[in-house]
Amino acid sequence: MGDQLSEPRLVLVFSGKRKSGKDYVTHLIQERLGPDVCCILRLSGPLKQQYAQEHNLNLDQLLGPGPYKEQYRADMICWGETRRCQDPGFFCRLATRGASQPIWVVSDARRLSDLQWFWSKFPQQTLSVRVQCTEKTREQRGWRFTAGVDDAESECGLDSSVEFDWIITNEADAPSLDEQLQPILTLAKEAARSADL
Ligand SMILES: Nc1ncnc2c1ncn2[C@@H]1O[C@H](COP(=O)(O)OP(=O)(O)O)[C@@H](O)[C@H]1O
Ligand SMILES: C[C@@](O)(CCOP(=O)(O)OP(=O)(O)O)CC(=O)O
Repeated sequence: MGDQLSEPRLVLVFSGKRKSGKDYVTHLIQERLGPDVCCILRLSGPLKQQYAQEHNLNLDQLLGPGPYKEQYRADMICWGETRRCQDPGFFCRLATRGASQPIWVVSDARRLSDLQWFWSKFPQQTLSVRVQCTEKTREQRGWRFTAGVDDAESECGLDSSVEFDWIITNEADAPSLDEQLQPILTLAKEAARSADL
């Protein structure tokens, strides 16, 4: 029974390169909608939890935006890939377990199989959102190209296979995030209202 899903009204599945601002943008959405209406689900959450336990690491640090997780990223990718090969929906099921809010924001889809899982479970509700910015901006946020990470499926799996429902440009000289997010927020507020009816 633990895996039983409560049906969301809207599932916004975000993807983007590391340091594009997925966490930043999804937090902003949750702030605008409120935590009772909108939850943030991270596919990397249960992955990091299990990985930290098996390797005796600091989970809080692995979950944070600092350099700690980067030391382990390549190995976590391999570790997670073994699990996903056996069962592509493994982390999606764990990440969504117990989510009860009407709006779900999935902050870190990386592979087509992640999106396909949400499309198949919630075909009416799932919309895809890409967060993008230039490499220069990512570098200013601390990104450095790492072979085995930035050229692997974890970072490139959704580069060309998907037509996203929305693309958000998270750059200083782009329109403000509030402006770009307005259609998404409007839809989410309508979906949340319909859940109240
Ligand atoms: N629009 C923005 N304004 C200010 N800081 C930002 C913005 N977007 C991202 N950042 C910062 O850049 C860093 C990387 O963003 P993050 O959301 O963690 O990226 P990702 O989740 O895609 O790896 C974080 O420290 C975050 O606070
Ligand atoms: C092993 C990972 O789950 C690590 C993901 O960590 P984060 O989701 O924290 O990454 P960014 O936000 O892009 O910096 C990647 C994977 O391939 O599953």
